[in-house]
Amino acid sequence: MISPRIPAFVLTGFLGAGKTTLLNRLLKDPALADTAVVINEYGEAGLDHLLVEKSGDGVVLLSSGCLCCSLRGDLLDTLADLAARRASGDLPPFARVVIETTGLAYPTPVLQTLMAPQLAGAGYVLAGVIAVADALRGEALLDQHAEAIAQLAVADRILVSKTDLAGDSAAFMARLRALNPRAAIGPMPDAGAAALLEEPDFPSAGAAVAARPFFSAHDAAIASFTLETDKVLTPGRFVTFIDELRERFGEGLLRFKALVRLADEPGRPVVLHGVQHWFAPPERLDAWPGPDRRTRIVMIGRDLDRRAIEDLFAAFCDEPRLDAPDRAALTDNPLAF
Ligand SMILES: Nc1nc2c(ncn2[C@@H]2O[C@H](COP(=O)(O)OP(=O)(O)OP(=O)(O)O)[C@@H](O)[C@H]2O)c(=O)[nH]1
Repeated sequence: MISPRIPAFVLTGFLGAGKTTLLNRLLKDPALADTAVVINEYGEAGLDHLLVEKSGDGVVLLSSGCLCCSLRGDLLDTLADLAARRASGDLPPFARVVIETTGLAYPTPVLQTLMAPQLAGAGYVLAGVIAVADALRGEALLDQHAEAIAQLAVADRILVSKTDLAGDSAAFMARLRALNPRAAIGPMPDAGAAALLEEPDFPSAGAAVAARPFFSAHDAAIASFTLETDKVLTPGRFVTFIDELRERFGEGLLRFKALVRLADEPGRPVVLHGVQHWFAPPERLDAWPGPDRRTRIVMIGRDLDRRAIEDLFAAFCDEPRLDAPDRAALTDNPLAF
């Protein structure tokens, strides 16, 4: 039977960083032969799909626009169509999909599109964001292009390209690490690329977030942190927390990813993805992915008030801080927000 679940990976990175190069290496790996690809290219005549050395069904080009601006509906329709053709047997039962964005795309709208109920209903789940970082253009690129920073900040994996051309990349690597302490950062793979399209582990509770020794004024507004608790929340309480979170902090929320232990079925955690005010329908796993059964919530945002979000979460977990209002005070007082 065909799995109803279709893990979707977003491949991002600035213009010329090496996305297509990586995609070709991925698709050459026999373990990834059953991968569908959606390529978005900016410009009238798309070329990238010609450069992807895999042809036939399952490679779709969206050209003449950018996914993050004009083509969101096209991406939605394309993915829905791929899933329908997979289900009907018109396409081979691909095991995953990779969406290569244009180099200029902000990643948030692409992630939001993936979270649309129609795509969740078709089986898609956001499995990971992979960003290629260009060591040759290095820090100058990050200083000049906010899109490049946003792409790297939301990634689960960062692959550093052109280190062979760049010389000493230590400062660039440190900048990447400071910009996104959660991501697995490594070189572009030559072979054995299949592991890149395995779904990344959720960070275990208490995982140390690296100190931020270097960051420029440009990056400083983007920060990532993790909330965690061993309290078990009721579904209703958790939903109210999410509602408060998106109401108050949605604007700056570049990415939200949670593995949650809920009271109704504590043995089956819920995975929830969000971007700004949009949240995907939650996915219930059959079991915990590892021994750590604490609720963990990763947030990446621009100008997020970390302290206020921690207070809000603590209030919903009934762990009010001494200097913060408790949940009753937050929800009973209509003037609180
Ligand atoms: N020397 C070297 N060249 C690389 C590396 N990665 C990519 N390139 C080259 O950089 C150029 C751009 O790579 P692409 O893979 O087309 O980059 P892209 O991110 O898909 O580019 P856009 O589609 O324009 O956004 C190509 O000529 C690649 O061969 C690397 O690690 N080392």
